[in-house]
Amino acid sequence: MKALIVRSALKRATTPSSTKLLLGRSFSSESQPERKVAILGAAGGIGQPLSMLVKLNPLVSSLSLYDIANTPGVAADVSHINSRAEVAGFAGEEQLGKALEGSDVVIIPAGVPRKPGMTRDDLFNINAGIVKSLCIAIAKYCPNALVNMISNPVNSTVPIAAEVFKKAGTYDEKKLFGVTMLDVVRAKTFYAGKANVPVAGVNVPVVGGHAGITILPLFSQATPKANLPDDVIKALTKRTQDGGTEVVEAKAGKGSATLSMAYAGAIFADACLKGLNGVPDIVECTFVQSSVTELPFFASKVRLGKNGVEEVLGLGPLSDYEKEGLENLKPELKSSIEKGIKFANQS
Ligand SMILES: NC(=O)c1ccc[n+]([C@@H]2O[C@H](COP(=O)([O-])OP(=O)(O)OC[C@H]3O[C@@H](n4cnc5c(N)ncnc54)[C@H](O)[C@@H]3O)[C@@H](O)[C@H]2O)c1
Ligand SMILES: O=C(O)C[C@H](O)C(=O)O
Repeated sequence: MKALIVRSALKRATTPSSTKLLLGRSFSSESQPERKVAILGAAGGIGQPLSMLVKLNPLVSSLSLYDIANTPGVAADVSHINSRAEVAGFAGEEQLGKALEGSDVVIIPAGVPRKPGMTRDDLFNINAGIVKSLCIAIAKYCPNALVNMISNPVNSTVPIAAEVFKKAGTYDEKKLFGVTMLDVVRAKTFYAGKANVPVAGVNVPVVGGHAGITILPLFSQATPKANLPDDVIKALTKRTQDGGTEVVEAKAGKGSATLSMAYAGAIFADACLKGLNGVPDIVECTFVQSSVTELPFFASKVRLGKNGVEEVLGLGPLSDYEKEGLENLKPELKSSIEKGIKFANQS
């Protein structure tokens, strides 16, 4: 099948008010460097709204939409939005190289989602192979790109990607990110509700990993400060940890979070692009190679810069409840990381 290349109407950066509205941030319309973003799994539940949100980002000059099928339609549709990025759709493995070439950021929401009753680890058998083959192609066609891994189980797919890149000789720990932004988005929303403060000004770091108890929101560091009682903090922590399951159950077999994930993925990609462009003080929580704990990968606040990770920030002061949560999450996170590493090296 031939690649569908769709040129968007506007070549120069503009700042549609819808972009500000959707991403909750304002962008400069000053001339920005050329930046190519590729989305792998672009025709999926996350992929489609994520493609739209990334198309709205004026930091993006080229948007490459790849999936095993159905991307020509998504690309044609998204390309009609009057924002800067030129859109190209690619379908099928033989077009993956073209989709990836020259990418600055590759976002991966490819793979199957959960159904009620499943854990994220239940997705491993299918998604590990998908992620592995996509990462082999990334190593070949755009080894310098920042990789934003959304596919679950993130606690294992990120280590898989690292091992694939190591084998290919392209691994740079500064360029591989597990996207845990949805945990932060949820923690902010739930905290604002309980603290009765405007959500726009709320910050809550979320550390650890991206599954159940490995998701550790640090409400003791939430701002603005609100002296919430212990039982409320415990309930907020549990709701953040179970946020994905809440959506899976509500969707009743029709998949997991897609719209909130697309929003979170777009925010995180925007942070990566700003870092690449040299915007100072871009700090977000993400699952990266880390020495913050004894585990080789861990989510914490990370300063993003021109080469990806500029600095992995420490955890800061923890409450006793958070210290206990930190110790409790380590065995599960360790075993998910090891499972990913083992898979990548034996298959
Ligand atoms: N990190 C997070 O916070 C987070 C949040 C929500 C969902 N997820 C995960 O994201 C993944 C995608 O979820 P979804 O709801 O979009 O699923 P979906 O089934 O709606 O879409 C997945 C897409 O991936 C495509 N795909 C499958 N194999 C592929 C391959 N080899 N190359 C390219 N594309 C391929 C499919 O064709 C499909 O279009 C799931 O693993 C889900 O668990 C992660
Ligand atoms: O819960 C899921 O399976 C999807 C995702 O990881 C989420 O947190 O919503």
